[in-house]
Amino acid sequence: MIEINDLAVCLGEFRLRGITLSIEEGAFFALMGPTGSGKTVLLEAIAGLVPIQGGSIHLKQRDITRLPPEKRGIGIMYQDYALFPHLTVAGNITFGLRYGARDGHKAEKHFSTMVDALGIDHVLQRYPETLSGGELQRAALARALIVEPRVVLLDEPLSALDPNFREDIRAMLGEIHHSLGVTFVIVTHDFAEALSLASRAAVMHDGTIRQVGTIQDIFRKPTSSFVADFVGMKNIFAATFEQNAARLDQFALQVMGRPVNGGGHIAIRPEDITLSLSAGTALDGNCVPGVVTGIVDQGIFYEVRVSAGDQLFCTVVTKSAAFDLSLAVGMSVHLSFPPQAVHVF
Ligand SMILES: Nc1ncnc2c1ncn2[C@@H]1O[C@H](COP(=O)(O)OP(=O)(O)OP(=O)(O)O)[C@@H](O)[C@H]1O
Repeated sequence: MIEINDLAVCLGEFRLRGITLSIEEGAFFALMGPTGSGKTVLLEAIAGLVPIQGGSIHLKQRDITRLPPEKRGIGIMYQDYALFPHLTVAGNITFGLRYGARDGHKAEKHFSTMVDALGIDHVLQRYPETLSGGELQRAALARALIVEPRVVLLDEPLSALDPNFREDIRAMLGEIHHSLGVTFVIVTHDFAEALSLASRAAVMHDGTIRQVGTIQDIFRKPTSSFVADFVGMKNIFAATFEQNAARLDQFALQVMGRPVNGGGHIAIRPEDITLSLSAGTALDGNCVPGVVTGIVDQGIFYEVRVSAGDQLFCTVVTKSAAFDLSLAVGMSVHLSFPPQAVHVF
């Protein structure tokens, strides 16, 4: 229902370009990417808050590319909530109703339903500076929802919250999305947040979209070394491909597929690699000999670096397994992983 076609935005030195994206009605869609990649600028372009140089945005088949923000039927909630300090919470929430004609009785009813649903009845007459992080967040969400938008844009809505509280508010966001059936587009840095809330996502880099797909595909099947790196696939190596094998400098690995774009990289998640002392007997998998070059304490597990040929692999080992193996730097080990664990692009 949101169709973005070849969108271009130019802000100072920054260029958002070639953005083509389709977001289904009622979806919970995540925009991810490193800092400065253009996630907020894209949200602002959808909301009509930045000038658009080229391309188009359609909402439910209506061309909204040049419409002013208040005519788009879109609510936006910022990272810092951007509530007006001189207005009470009630004043902030109803601020958006000044624009556009609305049935007064219907608007009042909607206001009470939303205030009840978000549990902010007790703070309506207070000013933003007196609110807790969670209350501010809910007040900002109420303000985005008061105009009964068809789309709600959320720019890192949970980042300012205390981590202990974040999960509750995250669950609440999921429930609100479910009960309203409105399309939510969320900008997030947090993979756990994206995985628990959204079903589809786009990964942005340097003003462009690098991959769009289901959250699972983005995490399990990145299509470029950039996205693989971004989603935490640490073992990314250049390779050449021959039949069902990827050849690295000194060994060949069995893989399930071939790169669609003729590319030349593989990636393996550290947690998909089993570290052992002997080569084992697995006939249908990969087994690479190497030497431990580093053991880094990561709290509940160790990150273990293993040099194999010219490559440096990274794997994870539980503390009890490391103890059982008497793992130490300089030790000879074997790394095993199935062909399905080798992602090619
Ligand atoms: N009004 C503006 N004028 C000039 N440059 C801008 C403007 N707004 C944003 N930018 C630049 O555009 C780039 C993208 O910014 P944006 O806020 O979209 O990044 P982001 O992906 O949301 O990053 P973060 O995750 O840090 O919030 C940045 O380099 C930023 O400095």
